[in-house]
Amino acid sequence: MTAEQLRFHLKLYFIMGSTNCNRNPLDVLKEAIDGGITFFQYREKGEGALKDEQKLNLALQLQKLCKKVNIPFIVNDDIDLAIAINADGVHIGQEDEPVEMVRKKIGNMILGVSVHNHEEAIMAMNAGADYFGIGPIFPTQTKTDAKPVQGVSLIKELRDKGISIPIVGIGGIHAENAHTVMEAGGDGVSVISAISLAPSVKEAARSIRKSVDTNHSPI
Ligand SMILES: Cc1ncsc1CCOP(=O)(O)O
Ligand SMILES: C=C1C=NC(C)=NC1=N
Ligand SMILES: [Mg+2]
Repeated sequence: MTAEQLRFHLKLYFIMGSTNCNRNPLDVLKEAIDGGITFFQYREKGEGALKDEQKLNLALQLQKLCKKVNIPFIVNDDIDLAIAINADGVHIGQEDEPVEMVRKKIGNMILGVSVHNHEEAIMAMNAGADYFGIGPIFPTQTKTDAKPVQGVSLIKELRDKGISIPIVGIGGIHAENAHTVMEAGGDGVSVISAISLAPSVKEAARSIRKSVDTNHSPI
């Protein structure tokens, strides 16, 4: 996938694991797809996260739903799982394996990296990252060990420096504030609870997608 294709797909990047919803995750993903998500990450983490067989089975079922509608299926952290099921890519943070190592293991799969400052961004880009996840943009309850809330300052800084790598913002994002990420030069938004815990998952996804499409300022 070229950077341009990736840029389009990153518009509404839904992230979910079994611990992020109080319903069947498969139903939640189906409804999110109906609502217009463009990218999906399986992130099985935190208290009560599934392991081994159960994690593998849910991953395969979620992957199947994405395949049906040609939405890229990304695995968070677990490189071996991603390779085992031939996922479309992986997402790693600063505390995971070094970017270079992961790139060697996954070949030309999509490689997303969480970055929190300029140095981390340059390092990750030089090591072969395909896109950045930057945040937390707003306060979030979903990731208990999130770094300090940083708003859109780093997104703006990287764009001002002419860095055009695809970027998604993440952290506390919903339909009312998604536009700030787009206006700062983000290519899309990553969302967990504003979709996974919404009374109507489909409506929540649809409204965020609408906001992103309205405020999309191609660089
Ligand atoms: C994984 C992650 N990384 C930074 S904030 C966050 C959690 C985002 O969850 P939510 O969209 O529910 O705030
Ligand atoms: C921490 C994260 C940051 N950004 C993205 C896209 N995914 C993550 N899991
Ligand atoms: Mg990680």
